[in-house]
Amino acid sequence: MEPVAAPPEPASPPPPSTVRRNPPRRARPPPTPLASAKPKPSSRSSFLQDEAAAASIPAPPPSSQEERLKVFLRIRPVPDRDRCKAVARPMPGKDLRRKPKQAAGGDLCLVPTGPNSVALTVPQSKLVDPKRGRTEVFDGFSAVFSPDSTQLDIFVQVMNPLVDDFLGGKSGLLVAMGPTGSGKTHTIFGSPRNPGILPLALRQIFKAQDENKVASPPARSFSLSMFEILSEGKGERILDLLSDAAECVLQQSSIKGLQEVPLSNLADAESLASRGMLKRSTAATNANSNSSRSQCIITIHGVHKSSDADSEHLLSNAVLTIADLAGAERERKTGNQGSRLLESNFINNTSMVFGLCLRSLLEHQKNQKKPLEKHFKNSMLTRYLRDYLEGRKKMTLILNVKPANDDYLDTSFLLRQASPYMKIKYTSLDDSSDLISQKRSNASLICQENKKKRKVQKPEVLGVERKENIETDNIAKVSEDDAQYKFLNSELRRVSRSEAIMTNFARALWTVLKQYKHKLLESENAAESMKQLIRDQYIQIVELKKELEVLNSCCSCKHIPVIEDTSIDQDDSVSSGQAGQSLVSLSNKPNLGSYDASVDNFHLVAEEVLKELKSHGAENFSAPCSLNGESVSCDTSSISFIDEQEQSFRGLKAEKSCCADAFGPMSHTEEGNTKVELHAIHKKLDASECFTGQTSAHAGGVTPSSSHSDNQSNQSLTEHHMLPCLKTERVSLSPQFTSCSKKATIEQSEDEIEELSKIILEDIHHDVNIRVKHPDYLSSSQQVSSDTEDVGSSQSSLELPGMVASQKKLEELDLEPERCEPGVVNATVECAVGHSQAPEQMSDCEGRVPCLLKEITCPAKASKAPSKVSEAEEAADKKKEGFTSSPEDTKKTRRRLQPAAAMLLKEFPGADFDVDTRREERGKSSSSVAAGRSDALIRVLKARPVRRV
Ligand SMILES: Nc1ncnc2c1ncn2[C@@H]1O[C@H](COP(=O)(O)OP(=O)(O)OP(=O)(O)O)[C@@H](O)[C@H]1O
Repeated sequence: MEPVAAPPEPASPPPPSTVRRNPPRRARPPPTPLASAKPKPSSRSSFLQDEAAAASIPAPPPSSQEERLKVFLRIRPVPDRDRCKAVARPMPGKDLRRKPKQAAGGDLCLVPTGPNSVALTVPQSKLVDPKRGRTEVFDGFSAVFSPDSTQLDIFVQVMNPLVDDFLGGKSGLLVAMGPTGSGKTHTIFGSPRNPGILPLALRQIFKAQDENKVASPPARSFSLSMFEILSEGKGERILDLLSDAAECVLQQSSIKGLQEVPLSNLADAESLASRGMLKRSTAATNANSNSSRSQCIITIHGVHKSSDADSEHLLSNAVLTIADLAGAERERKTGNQGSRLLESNFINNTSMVFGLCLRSLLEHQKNQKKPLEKHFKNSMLTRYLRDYLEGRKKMTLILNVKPANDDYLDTSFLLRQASPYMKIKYTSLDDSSDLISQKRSNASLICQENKKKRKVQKPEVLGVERKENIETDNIAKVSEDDAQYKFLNSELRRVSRSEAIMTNFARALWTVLKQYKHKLLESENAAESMKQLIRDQYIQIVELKKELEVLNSCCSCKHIPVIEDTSIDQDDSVSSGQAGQSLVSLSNKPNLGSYDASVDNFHLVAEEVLKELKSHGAENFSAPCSLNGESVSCDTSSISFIDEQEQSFRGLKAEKSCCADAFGPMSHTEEGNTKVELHAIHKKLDASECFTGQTSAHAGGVTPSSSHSDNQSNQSLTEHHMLPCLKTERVSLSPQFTSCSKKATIEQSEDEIEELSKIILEDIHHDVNIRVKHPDYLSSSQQVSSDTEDVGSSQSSLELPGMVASQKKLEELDLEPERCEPGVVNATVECAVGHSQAPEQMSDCEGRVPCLLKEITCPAKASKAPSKVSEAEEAADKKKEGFTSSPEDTKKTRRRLQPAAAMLLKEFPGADFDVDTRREERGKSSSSVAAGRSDALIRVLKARPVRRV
């Protein structure tokens, strides 16, 4: 096709040079005439031939195999008044005689350049850049109808193919598009003088039907329906134009309530169409005095009355649809206000949605990956025409445009919008699309019926007639709401499921945390209890360490008893306590494992003794003594008495150790007594196993003192028994014993211990007897002791065993050895005898030296003892003078000792008598009290069970 150029008019000036923004489009081949494309009944062909000949239009070109969307362009002729206006406005410098033509041609922005193309020229008034091209050619239309085209020309080329398809059983759609006042309604309906496409189609249909009647019985019938879709600002409505029913309901692609008027003849059909057109909503605007305010749709249903059921079925679904769309309006041009403006919005929106649907179809056909957008949902028109807009049915477009410059924008917009639609192809036309559409429509009807039951109705407000329309609108809304409701429901279920999962997870986690917390608390409690246990154990360990340190200190103290024990005059309690502790420590030495038991038993004994002592008053126990940590009362008066005696002896014989020698046997005797008493105590304690062995060992320690050495016996006694008072007295009187006692052995058998104990007791009894029989025993003893004064105190002490032998000799010779403490021995024995107790029970007299000293202070025996001693001494001296032929030194000794012994004997009773009478009373009371305490102690020892470790 050649480029479109300005109409060659020699008289007119050359057209302005235009720059073509778009390349020239090749015109499509001329359309195949409808008659040649599809063989139709002869009646139809004759009708077209007649009409074509009458209209002098060429026959439509045959359709190609690749069918495309047909787009026709009809250019409306410029109205005469506009032409007059153009003539009335003379252009400066222009020839007025040419003005009409020039005005007509110059005021036109759109001119056909060919059968299928048009040239759109930008008006001078709207040209921004004069240098740029202002003419735009649109090619590819199915046909371009010039303003001079008639209605028949339009029908032949546009509508006749659709009618042929319809009569052949295929549905078709013709849509007239264009701005307001472009001649759409004129093209569709026409006028009585100049009928449009619809009347011509009816004529064609009825003409064919008439021809069929002649040839054969009528095999098909037709029905006509008309409705409009309009909007009054509250939504779209469907109005049936062929009946009095106000509104219809759009159900998918079908309209419920739409009356289909059967077409019996052409006259009735044309009359019906005319009435329907008259009922269409129209209004006057500045652009069109009779402007359509709604989308008008005319449907012609053809029913094939054939005996063949299949054929009837197919024909029954063939629909020929003609849509007269309301033209797009510009507010500035139409000047619409109020309801008109709302109608304009509705019209423009519907036109836009329609165009979007076709655009989407085109894009989808260009690129299958792009989804076919469902813009059809946005308006009733597009919903109704869904099958056409999705390419399943054939559709034809006829664009009505106004060529005037004032309509340039509307024309330009329409051409730019609709020209691409020519590329839409119909490659997959489905003949069964009607069946599918029908099924979908039926399903939709059922669905809508169900939804109606749930819809809220307002019969009080709305009338019965309007209620159905409202329900129809609500059905569409409900369907959309249902989809949204389903989506929200699914989302809600998903969220609820997620929430339930998270809740369960949180609960499980919480439970686990609680369990861990509980375990942690238990662990903390266990750790705390373990700490407490460790703390207690640590305390016990510390206590044990302290006791061990005490024991160690006591063990170390036993080697220095001289220093400590000599302090008896200063602090008797300390020395006694230390001695007691030493006793405990030494008693535990052989077997440290039995330490606790022995200590406990000893403590028990000490406690009982303490109680007994306290219960009998403290007057006799003025000085407290410490015994293994326990305070025990000791008769310090007796100790002080001994001290006084010792001092008096030392004062009289300070230069000699006779005092020590004299007191050594005395202390030995006292220790012997004490041993007996302690032995009795330990026998009482023998109830305890652990203490028995030790006690026996202690007793064993005494035995060698008699059998081997007095020093050893003293050491054994003092170190193993460690009776405080006895020890202190031994130390104070003869400290040499301690130095010699280190060599003593402590391991003795029990048998030996018993034997030695018996020997000791026999010695005591024997001494007593000798004492009674030989009053001069003391002097002889002093003499024996004085024989060894030169050797030293230690040697004199070592000679003590010899004293026993000398005593025995004296017994054989009916003589008594000299003893320093006849009164003590005598008193002690008498104390034991006086109480009618065994020697073991003599310990009941406190078993301590004070007790012995108390016995010494016994007035009756004390007064008797000195006289007996002096007499025995004198008798012994006499016998010795006459009997012994001892050397001179012996005499010297005797001479030296005799005054001392005499003085001692003199001093002893004197001292004894000098003692305050209270001491005598104390001695009596203490002996009686001691007897009582002894009984109590025995009872306690018997009653109390022995604790074992
Ligand atoms: N081809 C034509 N020949 C003669 N007159 C025409 C032609 N087309 C339109 N007209 C006239 O133009 C006027 C407007 O036409 P019409 O109403 O058909 O426009 P329209 O596109 O339908 O407008 P609207 O969209 O507003 O309904 C009418 O009076 C009509 O007679």
